[in-house]
Amino acid sequence: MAEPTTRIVESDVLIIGGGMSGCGAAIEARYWGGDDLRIVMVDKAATDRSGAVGEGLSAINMYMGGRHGWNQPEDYVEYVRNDMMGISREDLVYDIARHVDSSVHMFEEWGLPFWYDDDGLYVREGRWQVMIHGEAYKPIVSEATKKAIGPDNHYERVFISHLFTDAEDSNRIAGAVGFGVREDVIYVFKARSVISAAGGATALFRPRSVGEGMGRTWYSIFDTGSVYGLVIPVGAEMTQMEHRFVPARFKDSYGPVGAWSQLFRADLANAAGDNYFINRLPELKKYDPYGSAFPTPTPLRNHLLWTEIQAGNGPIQLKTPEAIEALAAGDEGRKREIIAEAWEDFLDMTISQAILWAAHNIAPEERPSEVVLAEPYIMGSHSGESGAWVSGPEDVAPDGYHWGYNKMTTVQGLFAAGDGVGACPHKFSSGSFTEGRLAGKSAVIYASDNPGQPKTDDRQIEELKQKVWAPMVTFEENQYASTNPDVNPNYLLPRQGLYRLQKLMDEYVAGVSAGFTTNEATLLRGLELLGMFREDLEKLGARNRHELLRCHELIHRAWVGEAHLRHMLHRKETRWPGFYYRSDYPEMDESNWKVFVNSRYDAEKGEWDVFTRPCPQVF
Ligand SMILES: Cc1cc2nc3c(=O)[nH]c(=O)nc-3n(C[C@H](O)[C@H](O)[C@H](O)COP(=O)(O)OP(=O)(O)OC[C@H]3O[C@@H](n4cnc5c(N)ncnc54)[C@H](O)[C@@H]3O)c2cc1C
Repeated sequence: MAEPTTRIVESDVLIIGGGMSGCGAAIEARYWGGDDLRIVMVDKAATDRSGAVGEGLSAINMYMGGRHGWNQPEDYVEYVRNDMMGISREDLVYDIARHVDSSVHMFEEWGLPFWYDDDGLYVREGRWQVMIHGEAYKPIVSEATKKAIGPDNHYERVFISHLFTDAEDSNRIAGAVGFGVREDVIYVFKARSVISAAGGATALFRPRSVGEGMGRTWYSIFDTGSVYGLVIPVGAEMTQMEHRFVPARFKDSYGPVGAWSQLFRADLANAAGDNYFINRLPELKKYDPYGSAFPTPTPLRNHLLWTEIQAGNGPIQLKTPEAIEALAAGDEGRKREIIAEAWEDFLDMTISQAILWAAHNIAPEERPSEVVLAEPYIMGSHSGESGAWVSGPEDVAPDGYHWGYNKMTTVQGLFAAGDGVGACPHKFSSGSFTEGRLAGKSAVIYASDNPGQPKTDDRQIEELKQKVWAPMVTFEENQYASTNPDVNPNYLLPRQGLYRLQKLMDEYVAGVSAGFTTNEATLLRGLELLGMFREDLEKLGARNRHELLRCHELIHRAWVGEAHLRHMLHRKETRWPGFYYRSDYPEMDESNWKVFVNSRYDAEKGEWDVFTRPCPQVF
């Protein structure tokens, strides 16, 4: 085993994650910080193709169209409030909505190709979405970011595993530790302010795609829970970690259904060809005011789909041939265009869907496609709202929800953006980039207001460095205790650990095989098993740096899993049927539980505190 060398990097603002929010943060921080501050951005992969936009997208999902009078930011707040069934930080949502259009116009300036109609306006997929030819969306955003911060401040293929705090103030951030995934180097990044922008959590639950389909997933494979696994251990308050997103997607390839349902207006039907959604709509009355609202909130749409499958009326299929016929209205040229657009939707965004269509002999104009509920994902930028509890903007934050710097967590100098910010969902790519910009500006202000470098504790950093490399050492020391390195009494390989965590989350924490259902006794048993699992994580072994990366991703996922479970245990209601059901509290309880569930981990005591905070309506 090679001994790693240590590289120390001094910075003023450190951005962890070079995805949409990280790029937004870097560009804005550089703009406001100028040459006076050193802005450093670190990604565990290659920024050009990393993160949830790495494989491209076919639409920008958050755009107000303010210059055309299409929507106002307040309209967006109302939309998000309804989709989250009452619970969102309206100040945070509004803050992004009032700035997001400028980000979208920046993408256009940088060369992102949009779809235009005959009047030269963006083609709208739905009320908030505009269509793009987005295969190269991420390289375009990445190029602008790299230009802004310069090559010396851009670290790729460096995985950040831990944050560290000021030697004299454990509630002030001081930097981060990580390692090179392609070189034997441990990095120590010292910083006055840090922005956590490392994406949501994929593959926490046993996926539907197992065996030959292993690795196929809806949300980004780059997003392995770091955005939570980094900030929880240093004591950042978290919010809505019980929330999750269960996407209804094309079966087995996770192809998104947005363009099909909104642009092409395709309907879902059960095995008999009936529109179960319309037939079952009256069942949603009991979730009023959300059940009768338009559009129907995402979890309630899922709930109807799930109920229909449970009733034995599946498979549920998206009627693509009928949608194409209706749109083409007998015009063969238009029909060919629509078919090309349908393929492009996936070739721009989820190539595996196009491959699956080809492999299954599906021409969307001839055969419908099956839709199912995928496994849960923990995230804060799409239709999920898990993340850190951050300060709101001074002018609109409710009393007590602004503490000095917009987007700062409860740890001084530690900011969050994108999937990392809780209770502020439906940001998508453009909103995440915008939230990153807002966090970048605030982090610069914080760094300027606090010019002295935080004090670092060499012993703390030494301990972290040992933790980073520990799986390599464990393997090195124990590898000859068995003849087959896959089976060893003294260590656990990361893949084995991942299977164990996914099984636990699936069975005890309302995954697919548990019918998205759990109760207190099941969660408590899950917590017990998770405690044992976390003890065993001390024995992770890595045969090489790639497995070392997988080990630390797994450790971050375990933090996310525990936070998710503890929050679910705390919320005694079923607020989002279709995302998960508490069989012991099967109803939505608007009078007691229209509140945020928050938590804080105390590292010194090794204890969690889970509590609620009020959820005021601001607009
Ligand atoms: C299939 C799919 C379809 C989508 N469809 C749309 C759509 O049509 N329209 C739309 O607007 N949005 C869409 N989105 C959502 C959008 O992509 C996300 O909301 C957005 O990218 C989130 O931004 P983020 O910065 O939080 O995370 P990401 O953009 O995912 O970035 C996270 C970054 O952090 C890095 N990272 C992770 N861990 C570490 C670590 N420990 N150390 C260093 N770096 C780390 C990753 O490599 C990655 O670059 C879609 C997403 C997916 C996956």
